[in-house]
Amino acid sequence: MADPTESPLTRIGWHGALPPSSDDDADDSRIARVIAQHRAGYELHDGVSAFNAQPAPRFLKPSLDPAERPAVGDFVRVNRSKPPSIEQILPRRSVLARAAAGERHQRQLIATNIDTVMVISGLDGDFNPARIERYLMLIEGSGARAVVVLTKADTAGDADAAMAELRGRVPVQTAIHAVNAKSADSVSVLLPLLGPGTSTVLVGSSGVGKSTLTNTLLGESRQATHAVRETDSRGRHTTTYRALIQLPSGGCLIDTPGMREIKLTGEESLDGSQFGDIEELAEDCRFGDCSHLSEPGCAVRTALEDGRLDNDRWHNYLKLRDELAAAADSLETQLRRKSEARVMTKALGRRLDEKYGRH
Ligand SMILES: Nc1nc2c(ncn2[C@@H]2O[C@H](COP(=O)(O)OP(=O)(O)OP(=O)(O)O)[C@@H](O)[C@H]2O)c(=O)[nH]1
Ligand SMILES: [Zn+2]
Repeated sequence: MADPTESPLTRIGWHGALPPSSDDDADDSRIARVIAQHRAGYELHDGVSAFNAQPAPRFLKPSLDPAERPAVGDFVRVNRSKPPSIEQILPRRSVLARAAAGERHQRQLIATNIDTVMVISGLDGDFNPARIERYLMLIEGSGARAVVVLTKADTAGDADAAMAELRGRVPVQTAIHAVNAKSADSVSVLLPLLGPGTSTVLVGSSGVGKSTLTNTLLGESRQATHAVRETDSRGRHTTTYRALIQLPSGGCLIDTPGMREIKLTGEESLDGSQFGDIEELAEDCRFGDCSHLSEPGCAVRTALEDGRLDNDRWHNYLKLRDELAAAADSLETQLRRKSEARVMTKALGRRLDEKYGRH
């Protein structure tokens, strides 16, 4: 149970010292966390209750980088006007982002101030190490820690083999846990990550057990802390959208629909990623621009031939590299278009200045 003496903010994932209150009128503002974003505004939680708020007008300027707008997970300063207005975004300790869907290339924030992202994958037919690697790549550099949770360990044929395969592909510091998401005993290995003041996001395809794991973590207090699942008229369990779920272990889960589809932004680097060793290997190729296809003295081909480099892993690397190149291309096009637009605006401004004098 959460310690009753702890600050309500701790219960919504705040940790560390409280920031000094705003300069003007300290009594007139308070801190809350963005738990959902709707078309009509934001839903906030102050550790005691949820309420709706509007962003201050400056957040609505079309020219503002979307990353500078309030996002799910943000701690914000809110004034007490009616309706309350978000005045300031407090510094973010982590930022999860992905390429925005659609043609215009922009980074879209998925969630901020997340400590741990649990990448969930079933040890059954869904088991897909390449997908896990892509999630890890998205998380890398976000400031959040990634942990792999393999569910359905109780029904899987060969959990050990799957674990071993994955172990060989992900960075050594990434913890991998195989669990039965239905068993409180089994998922207790995750509790040290879910203590007071922590924020965790669960990601993974449909059916891997995110809701099951959430319910097991909620345990007895499920009813008191809002059931995550409700039974619909046909007696089936359906997932009800809850943006911030407070756990008995003191931490909270942030449930955001945005994490399901993965798209790379083009800003990721393969250096130092889980493919860092391949990048290092390529540095030993005789030619700096080696395509690793047929050049003599290719360190990558040598490693593939003598088995030091796994063939599947190599193909995953190539796939990821292509995707990254495509994303980087579209990012560059986007940036170029933007700077051309700026140059044109400037030129137009100059022409107007010449015609009508400076204004
Ligand atoms: N035996 C066993 N079954 C599991 C485990 N985890 C999940 N399941 C079952 O797998 C099915 C799908 O689990 P869910 O928790 O609904 O999956 P989800 O990730 O929340 O799926 P979405 O809500 O569609 O995103 C359910 O029937 C669960 O009971 C596990 O560790 N062991
Ligand atoms: Zn080469």
